[in-house]
Amino acid sequence: MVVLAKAELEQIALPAAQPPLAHVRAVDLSAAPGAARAAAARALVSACEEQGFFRVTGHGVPLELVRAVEAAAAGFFALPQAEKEAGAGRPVGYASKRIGTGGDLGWIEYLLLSVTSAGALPAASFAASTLPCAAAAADGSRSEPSCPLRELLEEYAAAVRRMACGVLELMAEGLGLGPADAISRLVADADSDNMLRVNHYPPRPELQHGSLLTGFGEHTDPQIISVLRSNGTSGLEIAARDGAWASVPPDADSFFINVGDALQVLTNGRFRSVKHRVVVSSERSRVSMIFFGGPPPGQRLAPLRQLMGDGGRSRYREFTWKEYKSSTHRGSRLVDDRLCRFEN
Ligand SMILES: C=C1C[C@]23C[C@@]1(O)CC[C@H]2[C@@]12CC[C@H](O)[C@@](C)(C(=O)O1)[C@H]2[C@@H]3C(=O)O
Ligand SMILES: O=C(O)CCC(=O)C(=O)O
Ligand SMILES: [Fe+2]
Repeated sequence: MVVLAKAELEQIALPAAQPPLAHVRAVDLSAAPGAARAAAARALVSACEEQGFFRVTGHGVPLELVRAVEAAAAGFFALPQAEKEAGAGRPVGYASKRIGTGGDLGWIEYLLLSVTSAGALPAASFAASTLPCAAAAADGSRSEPSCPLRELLEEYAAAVRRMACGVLELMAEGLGLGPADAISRLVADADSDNMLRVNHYPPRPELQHGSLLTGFGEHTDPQIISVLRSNGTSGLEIAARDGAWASVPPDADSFFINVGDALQVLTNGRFRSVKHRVVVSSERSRVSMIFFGGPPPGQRLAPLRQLMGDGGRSRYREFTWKEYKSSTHRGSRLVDDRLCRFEN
């Protein structure tokens, strides 16, 4: 449940504007080695240069698994508030209406979880042991010891992390980088700082003047790559380089990929992290699941030498992921430009 006071609702109200539909490029991850794969790698690089956003088909993540996680997540969000709050925590755990520590509000409730390189959800990352069992609650029984939601999330995180690494390998190919795991290793490392977020945007409440609500305010994702999937509900919007918003057509079979700030740095600004937001306009609940692929805390980030060209100027000074992350978590607002502090 999301409960906002009248003044808070006014704070997140948006004019009822209808942005045009975004044209989102598709990249087929199952393209056969040879000419088809080379074309997919080129399409991926163009999409990252132009929009910092694309969708992947042929991704190999079983849709039955995806639908099962989504159903279990919907079951979790339908639990009584007190049970959901048993898994509450900051920044990881269950939360509603507040995003980050800078005062951002949204018409949203969510689970934010750390993920190990094997896809497991470490108990220390959130009150995992208290994550209520959605299936047990649904049939009224509290005696079921296993928690299908937790198991499903782990299976899902492992599958999506593998896919994210596949995307980063194809990207390395398209950029002409050697070795093939030049970027993916940053997400595949045992210490990589990967996260999984499950967002629930309840249907919008009756509002005066038909205004819309901010579900998740405008921001870029700080990590290398984000892999997003939603239950076929609209609401996600991306900004073009000129700042114009466009609405992403829902697609329940593909995954959407966002370029994050760290990838912008690695590519010396050739790829730009995509500004995006979620606007709640629907009569239907939106459930989205996002895997954030981040490097290990001590990883130094700077433009990859192979992408600098001879005598090229580095647009960013070197910093560690831990440094960047702590700068993003010190009361920063979603909309803030976090990379500018690291520009040369
Ligand atoms: C206001 C904030 C919330 C956020 C950390 C930040 O300081 C700026 C980026 C936000 C974001 C967006 C992507 C992910 O959802 C997230 C977990 C992340 O790493 O950066 C969130 C952070 C959050 O919700 O705490
Ligand atoms: O819920 C969504 O579709 C997007 C949310 C988002 O951008 C995020 O969690 O970083
Ligand atoms: Fe995001």
